[in-house]
Amino acid sequence: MVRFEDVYLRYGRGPDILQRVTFRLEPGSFHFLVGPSGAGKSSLLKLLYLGQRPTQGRISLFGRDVAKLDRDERALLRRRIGVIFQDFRLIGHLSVFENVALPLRISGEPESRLRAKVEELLAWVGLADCITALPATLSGGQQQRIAIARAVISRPSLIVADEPTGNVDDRIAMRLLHLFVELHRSGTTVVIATHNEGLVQRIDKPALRLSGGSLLPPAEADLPGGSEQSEETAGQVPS
Ligand SMILES: Nc1ncnc2c1ncn2[C@@H]1O[C@H](COP(=O)(O)OP(=O)(O)OP(=O)(O)O)[C@@H](O)[C@H]1O
Repeated sequence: MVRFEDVYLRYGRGPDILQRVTFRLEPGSFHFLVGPSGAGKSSLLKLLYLGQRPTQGRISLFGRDVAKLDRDERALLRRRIGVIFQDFRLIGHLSVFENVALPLRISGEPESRLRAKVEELLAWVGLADCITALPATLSGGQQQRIAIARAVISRPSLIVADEPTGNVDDRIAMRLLHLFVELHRSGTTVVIATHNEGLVQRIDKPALRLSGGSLLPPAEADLPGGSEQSEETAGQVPS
């Protein structure tokens, strides 16, 4: 599904931000990406969702070497990836409904099906009562859930989330994380970057650890089954 081989990244003439990054993610897997602020988590995610090209090394996504893709192929591959940005990137003048509906409008989904899908997903993330609101009138946690709904509405094969629990308290953060666990259970590959180690330890999933732009070898606790905490369930993902 995802393969990084000896990947380096540098912005302009600056120093290497990522060095010798090599890892592999199997289809349907769930990984955290952890590391202190500035370790390079967002930069690695950018490479993953084709928002940036590596300076050196090879990246394969869905079995394709991304360096060999032309513009259209890149765009098609990008559509298979749902991204939740650290700053949400919601469209301020559009309602909650229209923000979430946007990817379906772009792909030409018929209006009747679109409405049903958006309403079902907004109910799943607990925003059924805010459909007509503008994002700015809602809390950080609610805006985060709009961003999650928008990222998953097209049923992407891969979901990439950058600090999706950054602006909420621990209780809401756990609820959000369980939404991702439910998506993963429905077959989606999930990668979540966070510097909140406390949360990572409460969800029994492996972690990729970045330090100073390099991946650390996996610790025992980062392997599947390494943590003994049980998972709550957030309810089944709408199909
Ligand atoms: N567009 C850019 N141009 C130049 N340098 C950048 C750019 N984006 C990030 N950097 C630098 O790359 C390094 C890693 O940043 P990055 O945002 O990837 O880390 P991070 O682990 O996600 O941090 P945080 O947890 O604070 O979001 C930092 O030193 C940052 O200043």
